[in-house]
Amino acid sequence: MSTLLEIKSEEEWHKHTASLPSSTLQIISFHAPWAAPCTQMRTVLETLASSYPVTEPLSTSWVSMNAEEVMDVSDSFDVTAVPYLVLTRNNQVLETVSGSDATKVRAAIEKHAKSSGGSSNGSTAAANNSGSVAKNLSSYTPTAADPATAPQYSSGEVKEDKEALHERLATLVKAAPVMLFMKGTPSAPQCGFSRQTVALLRENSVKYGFFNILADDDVRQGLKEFSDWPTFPQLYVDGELVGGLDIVKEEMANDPDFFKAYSVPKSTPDSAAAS
Ligand SMILES: N[C@@H](CCC(=O)N[C@@H](CS)C(=O)NCC(=O)O)C(=O)O
Ligand code: FES
Repeated sequence: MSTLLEIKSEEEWHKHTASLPSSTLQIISFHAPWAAPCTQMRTVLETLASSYPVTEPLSTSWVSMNAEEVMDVSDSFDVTAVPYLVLTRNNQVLETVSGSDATKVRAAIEKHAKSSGGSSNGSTAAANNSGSVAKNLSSYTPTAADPATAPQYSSGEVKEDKEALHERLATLVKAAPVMLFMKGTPSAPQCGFSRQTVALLRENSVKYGFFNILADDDVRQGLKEFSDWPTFPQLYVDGELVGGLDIVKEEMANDPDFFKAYSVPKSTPDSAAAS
């Protein structure tokens, strides 16, 4: 069974890549040392890796890297959000998956592991291995603990639940003129992106409400669809999505008075909203 290798430096990364046949499907995961989704991504990849056989020459390689520890590598793959998965073969990026959605991650890996025989360079090693990989995949039985197959809703309930949730979200994004949906709370952010956003708002004395999405998975998943924005933090002004940390930074760089209407000089900015 294959295992997930943690790579700690650029040097280690280059050594590892150089040691692989170019036909190897490389599964490269970028993470940050903060909380939940990256931990989930690790579990998903470890489970998947263990279902792939180790072949000679290697048909798959599984590595994980702290995006901040290997800046040159993450820059070379344009990693702007984590968790972030990159699949490569023959030095070409085949597909990327942003976020820790287990179903998407698994589908992408299975697709490219299966297609190895048909790769355009026609490497015989890859072609020979694809049979065993495919066979192993079809015999892979996910367990209940596998997040990819964990049941979510019974189908009849879905629509009504969704409508009710959307109503709740529509109210929630307007709970305060400036609303921050974040991981953790302003005094204890659970992720660097949320921490940076809180710091920015604080520096600008913005008065805002917040919602800890780690405390409510319906809001966490629902808001991604509701606002068509896949990550957190999410900042809303007057019920309208501004964006995540990058966008907020950009807006402030373009217009230093962006939050002026919402700032209260010298008082504490945080005000908790519903949870
Ligand atoms: N570049 C993004 C960074 C935010 C990001 O990548 N968030 C990730 C990791 S904290 C996320 O929310 N993933 C989905 C999830 O955790 O549900 C921004 O500007 O806000
Ligand atoms: S980057 Fe992994 S939790 Fe935010």
